[in-house]
Amino acid sequence: MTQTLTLRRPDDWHLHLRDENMLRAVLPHTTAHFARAIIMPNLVPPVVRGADAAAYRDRIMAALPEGADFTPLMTLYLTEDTDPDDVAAAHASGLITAVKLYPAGATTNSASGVTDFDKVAPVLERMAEIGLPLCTHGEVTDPAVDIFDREAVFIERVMDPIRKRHQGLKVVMEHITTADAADYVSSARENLGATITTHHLVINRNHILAGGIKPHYYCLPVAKREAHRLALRKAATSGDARFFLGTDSAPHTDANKLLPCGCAGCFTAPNTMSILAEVFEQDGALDKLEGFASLNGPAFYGLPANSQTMTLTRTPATYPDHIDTPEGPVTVFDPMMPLNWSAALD
Ligand SMILES: NC(=O)N[C@@H](CC(=O)O)C(=O)O
Ligand SMILES: [Zn+2]
Ligand SMILES: [Zn+2]
Repeated sequence: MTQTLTLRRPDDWHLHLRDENMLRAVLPHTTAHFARAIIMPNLVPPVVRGADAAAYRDRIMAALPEGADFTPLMTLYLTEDTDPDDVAAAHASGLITAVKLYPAGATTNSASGVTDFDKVAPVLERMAEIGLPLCTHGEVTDPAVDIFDREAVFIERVMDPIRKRHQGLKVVMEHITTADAADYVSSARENLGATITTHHLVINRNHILAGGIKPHYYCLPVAKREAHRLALRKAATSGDARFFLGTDSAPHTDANKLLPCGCAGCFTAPNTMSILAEVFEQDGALDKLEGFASLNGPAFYGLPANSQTMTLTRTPATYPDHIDTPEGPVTVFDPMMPLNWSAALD
């Protein structure tokens, strides 16, 4: 039985760090393992212009724990008023790594997102020209579409038309939750990748709804039926380079999770690597973990893999059930299984 596994240091291609007190509380949990992360721009107000991203990057750098070696990869939040020249300048200076598309109203802090996709065509065209990737929250918000179908309908109504109109545009379908999305990504010839979260490899919709409602398993896109979870496991553990880790670690205080209208998001930064080791081992694919967590993401974004390494050791992992923040406790994702692998940087 394998006892240790050494891999290139992983990166997180979809992460919420928030700001101020919450930023300072959650950041060390990411920097303990991950070298880089794509930083989501859905702050209040959102990170829309290059200048906003520069200021947010400075706040993240100022919040780094002492000695931490971590590079935040900044993104801009796409609005119908986004200026293509501002985006191009932020890209040219090396400030941003991607632009994020939120359909208006689809998820946490997405009110400034896009309603009329024609209005963002000039920005997308410029991004295709300069090779700047688009990251998407792939759900339609049409109230007539069932919440469990919103990702599949997004592919048909939004994703496929955008990719046909902007042929050279690199797109990442973020936090995919369906076999439909995994198949769509697998069938694309080029310029399409997908991130998969830790929690969507572990939970299906029963975990949220059966035997009492479990707000800590509620996130968006909402977890789907078991067949979809299995399709995601297959994609993640397949070794297919188009699939890579984006934890979507999304901290909300327990008070905000447990409201009558509670927030969406699972906080997985502290135990993601141990959970992934467990998942990949269960599926007989420990040898594919490095590709998923450390190699496929940089390859998609055209960045080098990290030179530092991490070693996973077959030792029961310990992690807190919550972290304390000045805003209140934040519950850590409970994978409902013992974690037999501990992770540490070499
Ligand atoms: N995933 C979530 O459920 N929540 C994210 C937003 C997002 O990634 O859609 C958040 O910012 O809390
Ligand atoms: Zn999202
Ligand atoms: Zn997210």
